[in-house]
Amino acid sequence: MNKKILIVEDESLVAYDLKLILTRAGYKVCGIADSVTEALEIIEEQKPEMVLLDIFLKGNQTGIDLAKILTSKNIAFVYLSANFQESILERAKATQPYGFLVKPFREKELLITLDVAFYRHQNSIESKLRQEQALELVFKNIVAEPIPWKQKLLKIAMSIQPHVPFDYLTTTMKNGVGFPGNAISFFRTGFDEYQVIGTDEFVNITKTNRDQLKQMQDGSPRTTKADFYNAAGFAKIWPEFPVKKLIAQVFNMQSFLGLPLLSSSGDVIQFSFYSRKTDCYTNDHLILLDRLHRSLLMAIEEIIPLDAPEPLVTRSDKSTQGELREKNKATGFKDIICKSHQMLTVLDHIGIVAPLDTSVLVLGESGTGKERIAKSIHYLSFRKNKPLVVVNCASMPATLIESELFGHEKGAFTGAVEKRTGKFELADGGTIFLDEIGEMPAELQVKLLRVLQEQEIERIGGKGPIKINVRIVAATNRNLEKEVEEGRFRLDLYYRLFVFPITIPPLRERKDDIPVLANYFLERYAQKSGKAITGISPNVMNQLLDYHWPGNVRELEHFIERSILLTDGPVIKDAYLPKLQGKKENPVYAETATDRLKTIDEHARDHILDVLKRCNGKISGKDGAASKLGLPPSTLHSKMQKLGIKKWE
Ligand SMILES: Nc1ncnc2c1ncn2[C@@H]1O[C@H](COP(=O)(O)OP(=O)(O)OP(=O)(O)O)[C@@H](O)[C@H]1O
Repeated sequence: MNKKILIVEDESLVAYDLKLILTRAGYKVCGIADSVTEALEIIEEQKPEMVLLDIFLKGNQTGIDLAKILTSKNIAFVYLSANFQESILERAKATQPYGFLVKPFREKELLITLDVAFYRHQNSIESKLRQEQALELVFKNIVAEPIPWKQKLLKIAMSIQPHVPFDYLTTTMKNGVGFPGNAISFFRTGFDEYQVIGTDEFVNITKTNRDQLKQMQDGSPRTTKADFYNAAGFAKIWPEFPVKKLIAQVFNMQSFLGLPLLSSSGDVIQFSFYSRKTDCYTNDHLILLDRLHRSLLMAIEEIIPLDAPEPLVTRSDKSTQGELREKNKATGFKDIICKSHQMLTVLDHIGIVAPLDTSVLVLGESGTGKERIAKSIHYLSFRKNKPLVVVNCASMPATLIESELFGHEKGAFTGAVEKRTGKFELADGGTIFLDEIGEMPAELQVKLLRVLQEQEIERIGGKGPIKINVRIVAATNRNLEKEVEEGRFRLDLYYRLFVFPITIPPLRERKDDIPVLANYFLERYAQKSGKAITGISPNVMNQLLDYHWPGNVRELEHFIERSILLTDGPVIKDAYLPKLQGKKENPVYAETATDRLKTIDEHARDHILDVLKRCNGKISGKDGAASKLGLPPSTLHSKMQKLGIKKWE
């Protein structure tokens, strides 16, 4: 059956031209609209599978407005525009289109973009369906587990985390009875680590009392509809919802998504997701939660004792957290050291994509850990017992890459004295990691596209195609969109690879990772060098936190390795870091993180807590935290007191 396409374009000549090309290529053009209103009428009547969408249209609404409606209806769309100014491009990109076409475009370009858009849409529908089905099954299994209800609730929250991210989640059990007795919260502190916060802990942390809380809660309007608020929009609702304001301020939360579930007995069970990211929540999250609504409600009703208000008040559940910590070690991310919420989100995304077998594109500056991420995708997939083959596209001369990737027959070219098996064949059944994909020569890009489309390769001088079964994980530190724009990277290949992009933030935007990474490298290189160096002084740690790390984790690793060689005592006390030249002026190093920056005290607190944890809470003695930090135990004691660290928290 011919695929149905709607053209939304206010220039009738362009629209007519498009219609001709599309009809010739076998598509069915089910209408031409020049405004959003007209487009909506045609959509209602014709149900197109794809919309070609101009941005500026007749009437008050733009193509971007229509795009949001199309997303909620799950209809794919491709933008057409004469010029993409950066601000418009940003807004258009936020609607997650399946492609962009810049006018004037060639017929071939249009058809390829459409082909890729259909492919991506189909892929995303399938992967969304698979995700939903998998989650429903997970809920059912959790309900059946012989564990206490609080732990089940936490497990449900953790299973939702990769799909609807949160740093803090409150479940309010029963409307009317109000907040203090019936809420339980989970505050994320590590990949699979959550602090369980019951009412007692909540009033302690927020320095309030139960009466005040009840008053705040009772004064807030009831919400009956799922909705989300990001950044300034979130702050705007604070006057009406003082408890949300309290949580936002105390835990530094920037976005909020509320999901009320109406139980069969008429009670409302409210899920409140909070995130430290300023623009965390989107319509996609609402759509997913809407689809999961029934199975989530059924699971919650099964596990929560709704008629028992007071026993729901919980203390931080030591055994639950202990078990979780154990599990954290077994999550498959043991080689990726991180603590920041940005990296925890990256790990969530890996958890989603690893078992799906789609191609993945890992983006990030040099040294951010792209190769590590690629490896964990392989080891968390069902291909883990098959080969992982790593190819660096930048380190090989263009003339050699083809035979390196696809192999050659004996005598295929001068110098081909032996038959050679290419990397793709070596990776059969497993994963190939194409590092620095942005450096791949244009003629090889076409061949790679064929591998992605047909799952087959051809050896140089070979007799015909050979079927292979390889998953591709690619990485680049280049801005691939710019490469496409400037004609160095194929648009069709870009879209095939862009099915699931994972972006790793630079180290300077995730300072919470610096202390944990520094301590990790310290342990590793001290052991390797045979030196008894056990700590980093607070002064050096502050300098590490302040530095902009253009070489990211690799630079930090080398810094620690070098410092170990240069240090005589048990503690690194000098930071041999390059001067921060032009830090302020250079926009590359400008602080781009949208989150509130931590104070030095907060970082010092994290660092001390991290060291205490490694020393199992021991302060004095050779293996104690004081010695690792290069401080006398009494000084550490007073620092801990000043920073409000009671013991090992
Ligand atoms: N989260 C992490 N935990 C532990 N080690 C890390 C982490 N991230 C990076 N590293 C280490 O930092 C170094 C650089 O990482 P990697 O080679 O994966 O970066 P990359 O982004 O692929 O770099 P490039 O773009 O230059 O190829 C490696 O030694 C890696 O082991």
